[in-house]
Amino acid sequence: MTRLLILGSLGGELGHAARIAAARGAQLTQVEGVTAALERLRGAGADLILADAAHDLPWLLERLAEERIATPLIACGRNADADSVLRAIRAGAREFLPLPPEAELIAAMLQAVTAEHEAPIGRDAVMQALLARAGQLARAEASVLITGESGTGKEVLARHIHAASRRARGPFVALNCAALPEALLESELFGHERGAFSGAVAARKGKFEQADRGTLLLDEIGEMDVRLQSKLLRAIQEREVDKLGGTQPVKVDVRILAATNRDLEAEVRAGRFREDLYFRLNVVQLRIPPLRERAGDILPLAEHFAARYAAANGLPARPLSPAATARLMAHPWPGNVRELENALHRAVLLASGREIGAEAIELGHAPPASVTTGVAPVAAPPPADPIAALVGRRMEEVERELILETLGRCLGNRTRAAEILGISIRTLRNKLAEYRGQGVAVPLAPGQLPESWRVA
Ligand SMILES: Nc1ncnc2c1ncn2[C@@H]1O[C@H](COP(=O)(O)OP(=O)(O)OP(=O)(O)O)[C@@H](O)[C@H]1O
Repeated sequence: MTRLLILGSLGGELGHAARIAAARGAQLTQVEGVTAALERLRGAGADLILADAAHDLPWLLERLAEERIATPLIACGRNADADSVLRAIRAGAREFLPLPPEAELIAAMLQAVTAEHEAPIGRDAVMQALLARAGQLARAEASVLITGESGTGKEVLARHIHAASRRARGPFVALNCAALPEALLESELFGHERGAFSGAVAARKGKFEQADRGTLLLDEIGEMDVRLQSKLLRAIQEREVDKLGGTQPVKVDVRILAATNRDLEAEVRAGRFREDLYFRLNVVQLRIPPLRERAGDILPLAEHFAARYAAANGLPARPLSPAATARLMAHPWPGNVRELENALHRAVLLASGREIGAEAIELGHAPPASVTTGVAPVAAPPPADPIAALVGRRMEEVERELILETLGRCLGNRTRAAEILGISIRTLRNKLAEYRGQGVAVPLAPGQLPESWRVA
């Protein structure tokens, strides 16, 4: 269940947005000021913030960055608030939601944040068997270890297990253990009291406490330092956590799911992973096969992503041409579903005819930096060098792709895309006009076409 934090009311219009979100299954909390919002985020946490742009959002966003609270914030307001919206976006708000809200926009937002109502797609027999097994396991309380190469859908499967479990009404909280250095990871997991270390400006709940009565996914568990592994084992066994700088252990009721793309057994043998923790986590193991071992999933996934990115960019839904289909089927997909998703996202933006043709399917790109974890997976092949992959291509073509990709990721927001690209908005507009002239689909600006909304 998505935990939505609403900041402010905007004369009831945010309340309307909240009701739409609640009808879609989100769990709501409303606060009146930025300080209260910060307190809430330090405590129970949230998955998404919808905030009235009239509040001091830059202040809040600055605190969140300082305290590494990664909850995305969406500024809401009437179009007339252009100045405060721009300020908020510059300060780090993800996007601007024009009010009064549209039900589809809210749905798209919630989905982009959590992908929660989306059951994993799996038509191949291997995947069907895996999903059936996951469904069975979901109702038990046992820990599940999900293994598979990078991008195979480990997090998607974990959410699916949570959604089908008795804890479905409780929170689903995910933590990437590879993303933080050890000391920070410890406070992220177990929380800290004010002043526990320099920079601990206020007390904060850890992910364990945030996931109370729900599910905690420990992603990339194989990257966790051995010392922290002991603390984790204790927390799991005793069902309580010791906050940094705290005096009393705190009771927690959490189901643990762990995911890794490493061979954990080999890590145990090499002395890098505690055997007792491995047995605790690995009560049941679900291995997601790489995409190349479940060819029956390639087309259903491709069609799903083509439809999703067309809708998100306000473009017509187009079928894949037979040649495009053949190209997709022939590719080995070293980056798995994530690579396929990126390829289809690009294809939707580049395709110009009535179908998505083979020429729009560009393969062999490294995944965009924002979706990699920065840690080289052991089981997966090394990622392609992004610069080397460009050699042999025309400058003009690479530039076009970069511009369209950036614009797509900014939900069609020209100002923001131009800022990121380091070009003037006039240059960007001229380029887009040029591309349109070449028959290339260009994402529309969100203000003009609200259905082009998407949270990147
Ligand atoms: N079966 C599926 N159905 C729909 N979408 C999927 C499926 N599997 C993966 N995806 C999509 O592919 C992308 C990668 O999935 P996910 O993040 O779950 O992979 P992962 O194995 O956890 O990757 P990593 O090891 O890099 O963390 C996501 O955008 C996800 O929505």
